[in-house]
Amino acid sequence: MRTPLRERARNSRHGQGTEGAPGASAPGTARPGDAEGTGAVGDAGPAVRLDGVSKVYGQGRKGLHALDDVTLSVAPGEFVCLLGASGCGKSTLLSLVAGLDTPTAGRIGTGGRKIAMMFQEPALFPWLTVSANVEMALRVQGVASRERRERAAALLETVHLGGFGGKRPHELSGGMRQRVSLARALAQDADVLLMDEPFGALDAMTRDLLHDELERIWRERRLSVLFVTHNVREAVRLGDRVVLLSSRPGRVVEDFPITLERPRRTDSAEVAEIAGAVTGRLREEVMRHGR
Ligand SMILES: Nc1ncnc2c1ncn2[C@@H]1O[C@H](COP(=O)(O)OP(=O)(O)OP(=O)(O)O)[C@@H](O)[C@H]1O
Repeated sequence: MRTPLRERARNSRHGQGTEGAPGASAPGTARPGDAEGTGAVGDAGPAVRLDGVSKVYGQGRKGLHALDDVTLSVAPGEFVCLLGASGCGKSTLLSLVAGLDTPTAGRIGTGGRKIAMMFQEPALFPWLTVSANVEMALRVQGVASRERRERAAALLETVHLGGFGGKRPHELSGGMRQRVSLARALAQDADVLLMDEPFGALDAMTRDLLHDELERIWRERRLSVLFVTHNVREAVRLGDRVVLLSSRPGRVVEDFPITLERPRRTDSAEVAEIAGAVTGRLREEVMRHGR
């Protein structure tokens, strides 16, 4: 299964996601991992790099090995999807890259790039308006109030929520709330977007629309994206690459380049064919570990 997929990927026309570098990196955003990572702010290296990263929760015999010797990189402007069985360490990997936790071994570097994270739950403040939720991300950066309002309005336009700034989160649909969450992530002016099953709770139609939105924004802003999902078709629909992790402890077992022309359709025969091959490999991996 693997060789034909790779062959096919080489022969098909290139997507445009790997072209170009992201915008200027913001200064003053160095994270602990950067000290040992890719070097100067905004350097030409990978946007995200993990070298031999392992993570053990707890200590001694009771220690739980979540990740084992993971080496992975995301190029500037690249969209990488991460797939793997439940509990294989995908969220752990994102939280390490975000600097929310530290690896037990190995190195993580982002070249000082600014990072934003998005989760399955939009986690909006219910008592604040949509606009104020987005402005919150600007407030913590010290942006003055008038500029905050203007930038929040522009970001809401970007995610096609112009005119909804005065609503409260409970007045919005799930898809709209995730758009607000995306606007809030974009307000952080990040170069790297880490996304942990952001559309996992949405219906297929809404997810489809948000795929289109995300793809447009990713291209316009030249973001580097590391996107965790359980949905193989979603991964193939969005990714320049689909990286498959083994069952716990998570290791990289396969890295599928996806070079189908964009925009892609989740329900297209091409996406289905590649998703079938990826699913086969994922199934092998899950069966090998009996879960
Ligand atoms: N803070 C923590 N302390 C102890 N164990 C943890 C912690 N966070 C995660 N784990 C464990 O590490 C393993 C990997 O968890 P993680 O959430 O990273 O997996 P995942 O691949 O994202 O799972 P899923 O696909 O189900 O969301 C799991 O066994 C989990 O129980």
